[in-house]
Amino acid sequence: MKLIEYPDKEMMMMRLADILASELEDVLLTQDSASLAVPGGTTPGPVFDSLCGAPLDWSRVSVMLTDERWVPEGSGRSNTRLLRGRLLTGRAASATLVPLYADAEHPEDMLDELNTGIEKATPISVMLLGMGADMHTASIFPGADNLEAALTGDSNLVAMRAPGAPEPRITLSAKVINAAINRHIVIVGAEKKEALERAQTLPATEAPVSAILQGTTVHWAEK
Ligand SMILES: O=C1O[C@H](COP(=O)(O)O)[C@@H](O)[C@H](O)[C@H]1O
Repeated sequence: MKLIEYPDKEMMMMRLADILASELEDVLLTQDSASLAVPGGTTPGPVFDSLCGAPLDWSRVSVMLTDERWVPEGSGRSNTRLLRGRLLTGRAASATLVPLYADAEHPEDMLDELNTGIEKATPISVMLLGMGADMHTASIFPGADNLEAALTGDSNLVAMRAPGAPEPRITLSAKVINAAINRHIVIVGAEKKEALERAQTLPATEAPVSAILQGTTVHWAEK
């Protein structure tokens, strides 16, 4: 793992957007298409605001979430809503969204259908992940019902229910995350930096993020 510390959050978000854009550009120089996976939650919005203006051939880019809360897009908790509003706009509006949500009661009902999109986009060219202070990444939570399957199983997508998550989730597995060609985590604040340090001393069952740290660049700013 490589840690890059930034003097402030604003600078980090802009620099990170440049790094992701340049990695996508490199892939598009040699391949017909590229794929980008991004987190939801409260942290990545400012990265999206910069990245959506990058001068790339976005029509050749597939964009997906690392994980989704099983709520309709009308919900303020929908990561897809964030993605559409702040990343799939401007120049990036011509990118193709690979969905991680479909209208069904349970994520398990749609796993096979949603997996067809993921399969076409893997290995993912560029992946940005978030991390919670509880050391979850994507929606791979400590104490989750399908934690073992997400950490060590062969599926691309796993449905999850966890004590720390108010609704069911769907998440990319550690297998898909670790296969990504370029991998980054973005975190803000002292609490998350301490959690990251702690995660490196714990097994993945207690600190799921530790399963995907090898080869990952972590971008951190205190505030
Ligand atoms: O619920 C989620 O949490 C993590 C971390 O979110 P943050 O609000 O602490 O930045 C996020 O990476 C994940 O995509 C999201 O579904």
